[in-house]
Amino acid sequence: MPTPRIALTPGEPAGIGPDLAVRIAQTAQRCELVVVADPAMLEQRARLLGLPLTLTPVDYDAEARVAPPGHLSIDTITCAAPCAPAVLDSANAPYVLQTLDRAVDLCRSGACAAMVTGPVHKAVINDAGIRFSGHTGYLAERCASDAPVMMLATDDGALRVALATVHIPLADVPAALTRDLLRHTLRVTARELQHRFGIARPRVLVAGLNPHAGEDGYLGREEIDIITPVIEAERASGLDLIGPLPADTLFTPHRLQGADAVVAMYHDQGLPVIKHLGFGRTVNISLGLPIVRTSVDHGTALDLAGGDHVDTGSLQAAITTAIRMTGVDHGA
Ligand SMILES: NC(=O)C1=CN([C@@H]2O[C@H](COP(=O)(O)OP(=O)(O)OC[C@H]3O[C@@H](n4cnc5c(N)ncnc54)[C@H](O)[C@@H]3O)[C@@H](O)[C@H]2O)C=CC1
Ligand SMILES: NCC(=O)COP(=O)(O)O
Repeated sequence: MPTPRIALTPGEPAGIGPDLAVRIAQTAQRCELVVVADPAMLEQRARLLGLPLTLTPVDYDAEARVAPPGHLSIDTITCAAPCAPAVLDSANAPYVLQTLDRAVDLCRSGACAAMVTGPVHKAVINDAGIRFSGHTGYLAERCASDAPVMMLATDDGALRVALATVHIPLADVPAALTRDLLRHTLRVTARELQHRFGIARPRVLVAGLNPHAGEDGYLGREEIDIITPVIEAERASGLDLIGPLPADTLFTPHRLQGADAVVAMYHDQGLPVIKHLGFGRTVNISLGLPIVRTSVDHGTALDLAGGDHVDTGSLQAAITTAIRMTGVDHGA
């Protein structure tokens, strides 16, 4: 396989994204990493960390090449305001989104094979007056794709969790959980596990929404009215689905045996489990986009920015997964 060129967006400049970029540059990669960011901001963070960093403008006309340690290719987008670790400034929100726009364009034009994103701070982007609930929805809009599916996966594939609903208030989940949404989530998850992960017939466990999967309707009706009918219909069309399963026992090793993924009904039903198992080596993957996008499993960790305790494990896993996905993609 030729060396892939991968766009890396460090995300919120006050967070640990710049630290991650500087630190990952110190280790050998199997791709050319093109950091889409402000070079002065990255150099400032490298100085603070006492790490070497040489940024070379990317040459998209040349073959992709692996950079030596301490080096990264750069595609320059400039911050609007000066930045310091842990000091959020909504003036830089447009900069953060511009880096994402650029990375999407690079992937769509074929200049990069995939994009890997560092963490953004959702609130500071909203503070700037820009409605933003996360990369997944934003990137889908940029790619004109509807209803992407967020899936987190440990780097060894031991657990994969896709979400039916994502960044909405918990109180809004039941109304958002429609038959159409669940059908779409199951189909996209199964299809992408086939095309992007090479799993011929993925087995997917589907969680219920209510305690004990509704206890025959005595603890909630979503299982009877929404989840079971969709599972039965999709099973009849060939998907390998098991559920609705009570979420409290779905994640036991016995249940997970032979399963390729879990579809959870909401963010905090699925993500605490996978983060408990593999925080720091888990990858966030956007399914249903025309481009490959992976991301870290953590947020901006303002408390650690510019310090010595930033773990690059999840970023490394996101890069490795992106490379693997670009090799496995048979045209999803
Ligand atoms: N991919 C993304 O863009 C994500 C963005 N976020 C955003 O990040 C912001 C902060 O979110 P929080 O809930 O506080 O989660 P967080 O992941 O930033 O922090 C949670 C805890 O994990 C630690 N931590 C996080 N990353 C670490 C790393 N690489 N190495 C060592 N320790 C690490 C932090 O110090 C903190 O104790 C929010 O605005 C949230 O929306 C959260 C998750 C993903
Ligand atoms: N909880 C996952 C998260 O916040 C990252 O979401 P996204 O930015 O990848 O959409």
